[in-house]
Amino acid sequence: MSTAAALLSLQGVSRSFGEREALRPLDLAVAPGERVALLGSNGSGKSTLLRIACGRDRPTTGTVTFDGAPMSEDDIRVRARVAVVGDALTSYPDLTVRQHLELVAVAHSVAEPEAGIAELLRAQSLSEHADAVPGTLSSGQTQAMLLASALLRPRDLLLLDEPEQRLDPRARDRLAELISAEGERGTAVLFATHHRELARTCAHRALLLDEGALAAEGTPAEVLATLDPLSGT
Ligand SMILES: Nc1ncnc2c1ncn2[C@@H]1O[C@H](COP(=O)(O)OP(=O)(O)OP(=O)(O)O)[C@@H](O)[C@H]1O
Repeated sequence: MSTAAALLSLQGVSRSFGEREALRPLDLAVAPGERVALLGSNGSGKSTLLRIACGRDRPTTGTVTFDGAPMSEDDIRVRARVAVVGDALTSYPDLTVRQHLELVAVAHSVAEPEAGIAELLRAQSLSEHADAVPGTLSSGQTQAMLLASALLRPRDLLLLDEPEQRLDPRARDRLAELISAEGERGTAVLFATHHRELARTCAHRALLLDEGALAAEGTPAEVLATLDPLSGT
């Protein structure tokens, strides 16, 4: 797609950690409503790319723009419009699931928060755990809470790092529907996944990273066809 129409644009972006080239120079543009899957084996650079894409980390070379302006996590526009489900648990241990969501609703001035929270708790099978603190949740329930937090707030760009992790098959199917619905409501979605079916069913486009380099790009079917069926990716 053309960079001009992109909401998120990475140009010549690379990231090195000392001698290690975690990400080799690549370009990526994601348009509103577009759903893009990042594939690649462990250590191929997916999380590195996502951290750079949300402004949490800076590239060694290249530029990242969000809606035409340099991407920075500290930018109030970015805070208001970019939702991230990453690998870090940003929860407060003493707040219940519901209180976490209430905090998100206040921080983002969510209209009619009670109805939105109730709906997300139901959709994420968390209603029975609304008054539980995160330390008592299973890992899948914790992941569901993180997803609910991202889906409660307004967003034009949604970045997800292996959102399927820890989810059971039913919750994973629900996640696939959620990602598809995000694109339909105009949100640009970039998600890293090890789950081929999630990429196949949800993404318009897929990128395959191999040792930090862009190894393939195309429709999910095209990219998945390049993978060794026996490989772990
Ligand atoms: N802070 C860091 N310091 C040094 N090396 C790092 C750092 N972060 C990532 N790396 C290295 O960069 C490479 C890419 O890591 P990254 O986490 O992006 O991979 P990934 O594709 O997300 O892997 P996984 O599927 O296992 O989550 C790895 O070799 C990793 O060791």
